[in-house]
Order: sequence, then C-alpha cells, then structure tokens
Amino acid sequence: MSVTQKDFENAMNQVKLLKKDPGNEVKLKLYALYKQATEGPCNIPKPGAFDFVNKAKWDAWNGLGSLPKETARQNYVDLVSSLSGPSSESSSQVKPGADSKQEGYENLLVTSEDRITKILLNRPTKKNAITTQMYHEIMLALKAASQDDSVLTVLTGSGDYYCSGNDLTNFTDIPPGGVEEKAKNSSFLLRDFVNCFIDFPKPLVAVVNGPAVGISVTILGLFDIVYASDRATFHTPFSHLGQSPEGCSSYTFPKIMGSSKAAEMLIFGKKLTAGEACAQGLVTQVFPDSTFQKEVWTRLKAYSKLPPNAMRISKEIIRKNEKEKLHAVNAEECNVLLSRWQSDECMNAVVNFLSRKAKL
Ligand SMILES: CCCCC/C=C/CC(=O)SCCNC(=O)CCNC(=O)[C@H](O)C(C)(C)COP(=O)(O)OP(=O)(O)OC[C@H]1O[C@@H](n2cnc3c(N)ncnc32)[C@H](O)[C@@H]1OP(=O)(O)O
Repeated sequence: MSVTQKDFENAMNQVKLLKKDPGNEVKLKLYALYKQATEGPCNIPKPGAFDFVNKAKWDAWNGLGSLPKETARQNYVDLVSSLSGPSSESSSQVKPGADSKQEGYENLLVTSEDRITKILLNRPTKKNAITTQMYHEIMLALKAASQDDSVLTVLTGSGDYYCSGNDLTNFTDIPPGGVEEKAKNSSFLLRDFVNCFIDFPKPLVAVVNGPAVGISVTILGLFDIVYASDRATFHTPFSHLGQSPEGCSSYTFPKIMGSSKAAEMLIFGKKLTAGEACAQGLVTQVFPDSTFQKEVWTRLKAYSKLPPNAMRISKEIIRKNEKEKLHAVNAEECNVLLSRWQSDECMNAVVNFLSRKAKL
C-alpha cells in the first residue's frame, strides 16, 4: 500500500523527535529521499569540491537518479520508521526535576558535593566543544541544579581547555529542510540555552580552567562569579567565523568593560589573557594554574556554607531589573544569527575549519 502525504508529513515530524542522532550517513539518505520525494530528480548544479557539506548532499540526492517521487516518499517513511522506537520523544525538552544520575549525560559529568553542584564539560579530546546534544545536556543539568539541594552551581571544563565554543561540526548536520531549517533550529536552541543562564536562580560560578572560546566566553556575563586560571584566555572570534555576538554579550560586555574594549573583543576578536579579562571586569579573580583548583574549591566550599536563601534572594535582587532586558537582547541576537548562519561568510569559515585550512 502506498504512503499518503499525511504519512510523509508524520515521518518528517518524527525525524525531529528522534532521541538518538542517526549519524551523518542516514541523515544524508533522509535528505536525498526528501528532496526526491518533493522535487523529483536532482536539478541543481553540482557544488564546488570545497563546499563539502553541499557536495555530500548533492551526491546523495543525485545518486537517487530517476527514482519516482512515490517510491522516494515510501522509502523515506520506511527509513524513518526503522529509526523511531516506540518511545521516541523530543530531545529538546528540558525535563524539570530530572535526576542527573538517572538521566545520564554523554558529555557532562555532574556531581554534587559540599552543597555545590559541579557541571563538568567532559569532552577533553575536542577541547570541550559544545555539540547540539551538549546544549541539551547543559540545559538539563542547570534545570536539575536549580531544583536540587545544592546552594552553588559551578560550570567548569575537563582537560586543558575550559571550552572551545560551539562545535563547528554542528553546522554539518543539515535536516531535510536544508540550511534554513538548520539555522532556525539552532536559533531556537541557542535562545533556550541562553535563557537557562539568564533565569538560573542560584549563584552560578564559572571555574575557567583553561582557554575559553566563543559562546563559553559570552555567557560569562550571565555568571555571578568567574574564577580563572592564569592559563586561561578569552576569545570571541565572531567576525572571523562570519558570525555575530550571542549569550547577551552585545549588552553585557559593553556594560562590564566599556564599549571600546567590548568592540575589540566582539568585533575584532581580540583574545584576552586572564589578567586582561580580570582588569576589564569579565573575570572576578585570577589564580596561578599550579594552585588554581585547590584555592578555588577551598573558597567555594566556604561560600557554600552561607545561608542559601539569603544568597538566592541577593542574586534575585541584583539581577531582577535586568532580566527582561536580557531576554530581549537574547532574542535579538538569536534573530541576527539566524541570517548570519546562512551567509557565505559563515559557511566558508566552517568549511575552512573542517577542511583543516583554518584554526583560531
Ligand atoms: C545551537 C547552536 C548555537 C551556536 C552558538 C554559537 C556560538 C559561537 C561560537 O562558539 S564561535 C567559536 C567556535 N569555536 C571555534 O571556532 C574553535 C575552533 N577550534 C580551533 O580553532 C582549535 O581547535 C583550538 C584553537 C580551539 C585548539 O587548537 P589545538 O591545536 O590546541 O587543538 P586541535 O585543533 O587539534 O583540537 C583538538 C580536537 O578538537 C577539535 N575541536 C576543537 N574545537 C572544536 C570546535 N569548536 N568545533 C569542532 N571541533 C573542535 C579539533 O577539530 C580536533 O579534533 P581532531 O582531533 O578530530 O582533529
């Protein structure tokens, strides 16, 4: 029996709800079948050899030759149904009150000790670059930390980096709706992610153990305290990547360090040392790397003994007047990025990184 348009649409929705990433090969197949089912045989010019992402997509679609639209539609539905288990659910949902240990995190290590919840970015071989899944995991961990019985929450990194920012391979994971749909999804995800930091109710501390890049730097303006090792650097290379500021930094950075210092970081991508970042107010205090962990954790354990309600209420009153503004700034930044991510400047920068032609 042939599938109906409704079956096809249901399958498209099902893809968005897949719990597990099906991998690039399957995603290319889905893309090709979707294009074939909706537009027929490949009808666009072959992309250039260095346009890796579009070239892979073109190859997959072109490889379907003259497969009839109906068959492509059927194959698409079959493929999706083979991927979807009965318990598929949206991976973008943050489950309030979820227990971190039950839930399990792939690239985070979340522990609670001495009334401090520590969220450790745990992908050291990739310099703790944040994958799409990690954005969801961090949101989940923050939600859980906001409701557990800890009084302080700490974000830190494992290995030599604090975090190298957004994982640039996130941009290669193109859904059937193409680059525009990818940009929209990313913009929604980023907005939700940053909102979790804006709204986080307990004192939030960044323990910056090494270099920090991109979004891991911009959201620092939403933390209450930032402790840094003297090995740390702070780098927001948005123009190099054809992108624009996020994490509310277009508002918090000029406020923290003045507009010209903020411009040097956010427009020209000037990398700051930990000492410079401290002098400019982005970092609370710098510690020698050799004693960093010991000094910071001793200090945090002492703070964690303070009355929790007083700390929470103090945070609330400090941040209250800014919240609405921060949400508006976040929404606007995500909106601007929506078009930046579809620009040639951005796509070329990602391809250059992935083809090993460019590093920061
Ligand atoms: C929902 C979407 C929201 C989007 C929000 C937007 C945010 C904006 C940003 O965050 S912009 C910042 C993006 N980050 C970068 O551009 C950093 C890219 N990485 C580098 O330039 C370098 O890797 C480095 C300077 C961070 C470290 O260089 P080093 O030589 O010390 O180490 P390697 O390059 O060999 O790195 C080890 C492996 O890690 C991989 N890797 C590192 N960072 C990233 C990254 N951001 N994205 C993807 N992969 C990354 C690197 O490719 C190496 O992998 P390999 O061992 O498999 O080769």
